Amino acid sequence: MPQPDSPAPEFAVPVVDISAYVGDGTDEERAAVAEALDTACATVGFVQIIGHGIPDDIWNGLGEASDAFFNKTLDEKKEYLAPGNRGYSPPKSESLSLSLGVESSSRMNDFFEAFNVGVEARSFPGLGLSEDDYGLNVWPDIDAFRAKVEAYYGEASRVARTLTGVFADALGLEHDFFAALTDHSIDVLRMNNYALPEGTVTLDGDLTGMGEHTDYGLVTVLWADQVAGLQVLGTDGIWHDVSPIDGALLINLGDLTARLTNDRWMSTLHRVKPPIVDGTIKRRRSVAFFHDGNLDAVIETLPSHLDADDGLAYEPILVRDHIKAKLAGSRQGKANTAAVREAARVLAAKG
Ligand SMILES: O=C(O)CCC(=O)C(=O)O
Ligand SMILES: [Fe+2]
Repeated sequence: MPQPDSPAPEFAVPVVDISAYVGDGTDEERAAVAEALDTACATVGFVQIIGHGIPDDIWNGLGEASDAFFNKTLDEKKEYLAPGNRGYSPPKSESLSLSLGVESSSRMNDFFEAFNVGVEARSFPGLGLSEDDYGLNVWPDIDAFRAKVEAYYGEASRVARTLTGVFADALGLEHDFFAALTDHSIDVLRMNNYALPEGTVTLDGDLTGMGEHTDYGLVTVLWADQVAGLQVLGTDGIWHDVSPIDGALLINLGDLTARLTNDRWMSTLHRVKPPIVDGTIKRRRSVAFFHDGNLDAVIETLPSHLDADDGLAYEPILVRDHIKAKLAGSRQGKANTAAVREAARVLAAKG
């Protein structure tokens, strides 16, 4: 008799409560958090974080700031174009899949628009940092926008640093292992808006909110609407829809953490493909806080994670060189030929 197909294992993004680290948890409680995070990082690479301690008014204020900016006209938003990874990035100015060296079939750029703020060189007098790398922020002339975004930025930065402390514990490192790699981390907060102006766009099957990519740095803290669109590539080679539970932040690991752990922890591929209903999409917002490390830090595989024969899967790399190769792909249309492992995963994915 034919056996019924065994059901595919359910794909789920694990939920981890980090309140033991945010507050004063016991050693035992913290060890349980580190263990849960280790499992999630090794099996999915995306985690839903609750117990992060971000106050509701700051959480909601971010959404209000995003709405106030993106509701402006395109011409008004274009007043905030700025060099480097700062200010307004209009729709179709980036193609994320080229950061992996994969060309999208339509060669159409991603339709998300974004507003970026980040760490400025002038915040670190004496380090000789360049404004090419740590650019100056621009702030829209919107009541309380800056205060709301800065308040959330501070919280996201705190959560990212709490998480690297948990990572260090989970990886058997000194608790402050990441401090030396991140004291002038090139952190960026990117507010994303996925919307199509009515009637002005010809929809085709390849329209992409944000092309498939892995994030570049150590860890990304993602505030996201529950509106459909985000998809994560599972180890089953299938793109899965992901939406956070109420109040949860999504976090995902970037390439540098995968390199540290020789890929035991996953820098998971993801993309944004909002469903097209009645010829348009439901507007969706997300805000990614990228914690990428100091530009002059060297990331090398941890001794505890070398292959049995001490073979290096990855050569040590300067954060600067890694980010440069990735940005050349997404911003200048130059395929990143170094991302061999990630590109192979994209091409093998179904759908
Ligand atoms: O919009 C999302 O949910 C994902 C955004 C993202 O992947 C990114 O900004 O890198
Ligand atoms: Fe991303």
